[in-house]
Parts: sequence; C-alpha cells; structure tokens
Amino acid sequence: MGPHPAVAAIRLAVRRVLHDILTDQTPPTPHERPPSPLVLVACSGGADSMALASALAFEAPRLGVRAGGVTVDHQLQAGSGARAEEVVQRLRDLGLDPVESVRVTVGRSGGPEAAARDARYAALDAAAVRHGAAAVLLGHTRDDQAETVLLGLARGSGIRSLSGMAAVSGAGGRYRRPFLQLDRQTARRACMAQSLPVWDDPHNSDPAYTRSRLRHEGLPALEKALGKGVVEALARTAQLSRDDADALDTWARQAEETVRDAAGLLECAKLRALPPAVRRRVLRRAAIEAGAPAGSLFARHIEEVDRLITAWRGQGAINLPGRVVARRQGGRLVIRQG
Ligand SMILES: Nc1ncnc2c1ncn2[C@@H]1O[C@H](COP(=O)(O)OP(=O)(O)OP(=O)(O)O)[C@@H](O)[C@H]1O
Repeated sequence: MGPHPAVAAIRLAVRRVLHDILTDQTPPTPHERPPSPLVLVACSGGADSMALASALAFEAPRLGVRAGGVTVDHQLQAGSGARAEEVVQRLRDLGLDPVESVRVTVGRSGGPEAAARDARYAALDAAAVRHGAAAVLLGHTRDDQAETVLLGLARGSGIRSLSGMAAVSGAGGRYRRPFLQLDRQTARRACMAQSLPVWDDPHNSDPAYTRSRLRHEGLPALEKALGKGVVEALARTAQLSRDDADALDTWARQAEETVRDAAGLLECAKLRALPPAVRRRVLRRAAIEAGAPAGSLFARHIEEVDRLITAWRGQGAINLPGRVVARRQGGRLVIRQG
C-alpha cells in the first residue's frame, strides 16, 4: 500500500523542487561530479513546515541531496527558546542534519509582522551562507498565497502587489516554496497521517494581526459568499499577475531608453505618449534610481509625479521619500536628490 494521499502530495511537491535545485546546480568542471548539495528547511514547528520537513527528509536521500533544518526563535513569547529546542529535536528525529535554532531580536520597523519577517529572513540568509546551502525551503501554502493576494489588493498598489509570493525568490533563487500550489489542509493531514506533532503559533489566531483576521474572518466570509474555489482563484490570480507585472517591467525598461534625451533627461512629450502602466513604471524606476527608497515609494507619490506629465498646469516640485524631488523644467522631467 502506498503512502496516505496527503503524504504522497507533499512528497511529490518537494521532489519536484529538489529536481529543480539539482538542475540549477552547475558542475564545477564538465567531468567533475558536483558535491551533494545541502537543502535546508525553514521550520517554525507549525503544520506546514513540519510537513515540509518530513517530505524533505524522505525525498532528499533518494536524490543524493543532504537535508538540514533551521528554526528561528523570535523571542516574542515566554518559553520560545525551549520550544525552538523542541523543534530542533523533532527535525533531528526526522533524520535532518545539520539542524540549528537561531535566536533573533525583533525590531519595530514597519510593524510587528514586518519586523519579525525581516529578522527571520536575515537569520535564514545567514544560516544558508554559514552552511553553504543550495536552497532554503519555506512552507507557504496556496492559502498563504491567497491571503497575500488579498492583502495586496487592499493596499491598492497595482498588479505587482497582487502577484503574491514567488515560487523561487531571494539571492540566487535561494528560497523555494514547494507548497505554493498545495492547500493547508493537505499539509495538516500529512502531519496527522505521519503522527507528527505540530505546534500552533498563537499569533496565527491572534486577531491583533491583520493576516490572522484575514485567515479566520476575511477568507471564510469570502468563501461563504463566493464559494470554495475562491482560494484557488486567488492563488491563480497571483501567478497571472506575476507574469503580467514581469512583462510590464520589461516593457518599461525598454521604453525608458527611448524617452531620454542626449543628456539623459526624461522627455515629457515622449513620456506622455507611453501607456499609463508603462509610464508609471518608468517614473518609479527613475525615482528609485535618484535615491528614493523603494519601500517608501507609494502609488500616490508616482501619481503626483505622473500629473507633471499628464495634467501639467505649472505646478511646483513634488517631494518624494529619500529627499528626492521631481520637477518639470523646459519639457524635461528632472528627478534628483536634494
Ligand atoms: N520561526 C520560524 N523559524 C523558521 N522558519 C519559519 C519560522 N516561521 C515561519 N517560518 C517559515 O516561513 C513559512 C511561512 O510562515 P508563516 O508563519 O507565514 O506561515 P504558517 O502557515 O503559519 O506556516 P507554519 O504552519 O509552517 O508555521 C513557514 O512555513 C516556514 O517555512
């Protein structure tokens, strides 16, 4: 008898990603056998990442891959250190090696969720480098993807923010998300079928957190109103939006070269002739190039700059984050710092 269908599903998802990682490995020289790559799982001890860890432990040896794990102790709850050690033990019990727990100090910048995420990714990056890992697997599921799309939609900042999380991201494609097409229930069932103990993070059900409210109130309400397929549809929206956003970014990069004069300044008449989606991207790129921090540059900033092109009536300079100023001068758009 084969494995439980949920266990078969998580293993297949991980196997596919391990194949991709092996394919991406370049051999040192044409005839040399590449060393066995190390793949780490980022594990919180929750159902998604425990399921991921179990599938990695099963599949990696069959493909000649070494498998390890990292758990990050955010030190945000009493007893978090002991819990992290418990996760380490569970990962070792699965046969992963190396396994470590990394303690981080979470700052305040950008709110509690963003600060914890920044600290976690910095720790995972450092662990990947320390161990020479070829990849780090994350347990985000299709449900997480649907939530991310809705959060992006609520921000109102365009299709890039609807494109959710990428299956491959980070420096050199370090982060991989094998479960992005899998629903959370499957991960949970796979843990139950394998009798894996899981830890439910109280933050995940704390209504103080936006994502938690969305998970427990927003999405169930949407499913009730629109039907069960809504999570899948949102995840599909992410993929379609990502492809569209990538295409528009490419178009904008090419268009940028055609709208600059000999001195490299942006020509307003040529900018005006571009489709708005492309023009706004050109403007955003120019603002970032001039020193505006990407994370602080919002759609409303770009809209204001855009009005210098499309609704010109002699308005003054526009102040952007990072002390960047955009002004129209003699038919040219000048964006610079200071
Ligand atoms: N403390 C942590 N240590 C290591 N990795 C983590 C930690 N927290 C989250 N991750 C990684 O990020 C992924 C997404 O985490 P998040 O908390 O957003 O979702 P989740 O659905 O609660 O996941 P899980 O059920 O695995 O906790 C996890 O599956 C895991 O791979």
